[in-house]
Amino acid sequence: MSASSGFSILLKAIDMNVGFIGAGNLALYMSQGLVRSGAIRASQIFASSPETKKPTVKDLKELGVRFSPDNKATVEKSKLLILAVKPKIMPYVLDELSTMVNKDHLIMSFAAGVNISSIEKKLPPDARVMRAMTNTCCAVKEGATVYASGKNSETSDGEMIEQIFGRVGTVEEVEEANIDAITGLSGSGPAYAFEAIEALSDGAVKMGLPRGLAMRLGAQSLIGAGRMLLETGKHPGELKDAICSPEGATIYALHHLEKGGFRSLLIDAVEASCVRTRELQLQGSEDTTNVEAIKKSIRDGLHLQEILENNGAFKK
Ligand SMILES: NC(=O)C1=CN([C@@H]2O[C@H](COP(=O)(O)OP(=O)(O)OC[C@H]3O[C@@H](n4cnc5c(N)ncnc54)[C@H](O)[C@@H]3O)[C@@H](O)[C@H]2O)C=CC1
Ligand SMILES: O=C(O)[C@@H]1CCC=N1
Repeated sequence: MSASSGFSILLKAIDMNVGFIGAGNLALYMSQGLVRSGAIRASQIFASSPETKKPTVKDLKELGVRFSPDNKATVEKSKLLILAVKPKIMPYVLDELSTMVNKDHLIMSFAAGVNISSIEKKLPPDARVMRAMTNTCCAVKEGATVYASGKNSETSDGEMIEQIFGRVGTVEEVEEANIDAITGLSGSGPAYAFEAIEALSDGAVKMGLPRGLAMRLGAQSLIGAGRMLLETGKHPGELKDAICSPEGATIYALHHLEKGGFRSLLIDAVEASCVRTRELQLQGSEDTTNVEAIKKSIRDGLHLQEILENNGAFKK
């Protein structure tokens, strides 16, 4: 499902209150996308965090989001509860929420690495839980959201999630086992792209372009390449070949990228983010026993859930 059809502006706002537990960057950028796309009115969005002085709180308030330092206020007002706190905070937030949520709430966690079963174990048995990953590009309706369903979530919950997040980018259901790798790819992905644009424009500035022009053209090149890949369905190698004129400029540049290990670096980056995501699950699980051995197992490719369950961890 995609927000890029150009028709989303004509769609009506979704009549449902959405609450963010955690009022940081994710809550802010997602709220901006939801409000600016017309998906949800700002007055229907609630957010809470104990840190009230952060710039993101100020920006959320300016957007019209209803902020409270008390999570209880967000829980009471919202039907969809989005968990947007750091993974290591999750055990404490879930302990707090367990006394407040009921089966009318849909609880959607975006916390990197924190798996569905560890969330469900801390909440009432009938809690409807989903785990998701997205990125900050939701703010400009170009987010990439995926979700996996918990044991009590219903088909209509998935439909509702697709309706909401389809207004701020693409959204699809995936196997939960894929979400750590997706975090390394599209959760972290915009950060790789921002670094690339900055570095490309450094090169252009070195060659004499003004910075603003360099950044605009660098950014548009990435947007255009992504759009072309999606719309043509062609392999990236084929699209790349069409730019490389024989003896021309581009193939000389690509040779430099190959020598510098460009593709290998990107593969390493996605892997590093994925492995780190699995380590973050450790922070979100309250399990502090044998941390170094567990980290080594994660690097060796085992999923933390399996390791901890084999050790009898995650028992409430
Ligand atoms: N920033 C991003 O691009 C993305 C972040 N995520 C996930 O979203 C979560 C939040 O990330 P960010 O927004 O980047 O972090 P952040 O540090 O900007 O925001 C975290 C917020 O949680 C609040 N908080 C701390 N303790 C709390 C408590 N007990 N109750 C309620 N709020 C509490 C903090 O005050 C802060 O407002 C993380 O788990 C991250 O993995 C997922 C996808 C993308
Ligand atoms: O850096 C992080 O941990 C989060 C998850 C994906 C993007 N930001």
